[in-house]
Amino acid sequence: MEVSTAMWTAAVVGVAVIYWFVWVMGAAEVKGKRAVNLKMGSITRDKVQDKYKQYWSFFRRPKEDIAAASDGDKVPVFVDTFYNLVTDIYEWGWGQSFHFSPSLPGRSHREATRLHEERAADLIAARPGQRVVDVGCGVGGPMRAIAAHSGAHVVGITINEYQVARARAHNRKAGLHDRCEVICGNFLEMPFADASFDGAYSIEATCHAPRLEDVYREVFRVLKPGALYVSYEWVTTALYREDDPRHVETIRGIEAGNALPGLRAQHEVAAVARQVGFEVVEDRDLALLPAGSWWTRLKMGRIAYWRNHLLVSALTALRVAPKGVVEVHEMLYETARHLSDGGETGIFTPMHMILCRKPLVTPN
Ligand SMILES: C=C(CC[C@@H](C)[C@H]1CC[C@H]2C3=CC[C@H]4[C@H](C)[C@@H](O)CC[C@]4(C)[C@H]3CC[C@]12C)C(C)C
Ligand SMILES: C[S@@+](CC[C@H](N)C(=O)[O-])C[C@H]1O[C@@H](n2cnc3c(N)ncnc32)[C@H](O)[C@@H]1O
Repeated sequence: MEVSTAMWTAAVVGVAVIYWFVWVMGAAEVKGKRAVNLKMGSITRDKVQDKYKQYWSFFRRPKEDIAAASDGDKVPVFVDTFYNLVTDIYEWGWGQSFHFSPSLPGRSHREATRLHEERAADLIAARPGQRVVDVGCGVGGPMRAIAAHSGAHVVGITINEYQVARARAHNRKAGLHDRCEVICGNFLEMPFADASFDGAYSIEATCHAPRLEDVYREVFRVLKPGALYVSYEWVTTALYREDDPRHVETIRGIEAGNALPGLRAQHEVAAVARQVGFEVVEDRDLALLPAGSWWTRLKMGRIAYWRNHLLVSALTALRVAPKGVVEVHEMLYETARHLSDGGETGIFTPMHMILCRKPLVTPN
């Protein structure tokens, strides 16, 4: 073969490989978000690295420091920063539903995710004509699945403005914008009238609240008497030992990489629900056997993580992605390791389910 032919062949193969790497493999779970489109929410390009550093120095501290009265109030601000930094990476690498679900033999991740969401709708008996609130709605994956499955009107609330824009765009694209509304706000002080919803759910979101009672009290307030609320909670299980340094390292790693002001223990959840006035209808860990493990999806992705790491590094070097994305991606890689350790050892679950009812008559 002539030298020029060999060079042309190499060039064509090179371009094809890059195309496959960036455009085909670069769009992970769901069409629509590709590595070349990674933005960092509403943070301007030049501020990404600084914002990441501020985030990290806030959340890498022990939970006692974060929970201290003054810093507890700052949590929603840093949670907002966190979602500016991670929302596009989550969509690119995980999809439009920012939560885990038990794996189901013979079913795809996408189906398992949808069934876990529909289960929440069924638990609160959501139906057409009802108005349901999604507390901490992300970019609305669960909201769309629940509106489509139940026929209910869903109003989502998220602290992050960028997620509001993404969720609204997805709702429109899915043709569900007449039944899915999204509002930017703090779920610790919801901009909704008392007794204005027929049902409520939160999927892996209330773990961001410095005090669980504050968000449960708000949900209680906005629900009509007799209405149901279901929440999938991130908690440590009875297997967690505070005197085991490996357990502590895993839980601290989960907290720091997921903007959590401190994980609660499983047994605390029902007590908090009762404290704010709910009747607890059901309280159990959906991750327990015979459920398929939720963390296998994280572990199976090792090669994909490497590919993604190379991709974000290359895009940063080419200045397509802003400086700081590589650090954010590394933080997520680390947190994925801690999350799968937490799942495998059984010391952590992201799906402790609590189903509550607001009593028909609230005692004074
Ligand atoms: C409920 C929360 C988020 C849960 C999950 C949706 C996310 C937790 C960890 C995330 C990820 C970790 C590794 C990333 C990987 C390095 C990257 O290449 C592609 C995206 C990841 C897989 C990313 C996806 C979302 C998570 C699984 C918390 C915040 C309360
Ligand atoms: C892990 S995401 C889960 C999103 C969604 N439930 C899902 O499963 O796709 C957590 C969500 O909670 C929201 N959140 C966290 N703290 C909040 C607060 N104080 N007020 C409103 N939303 C908040 C985040 O903005 C994010 O949308």
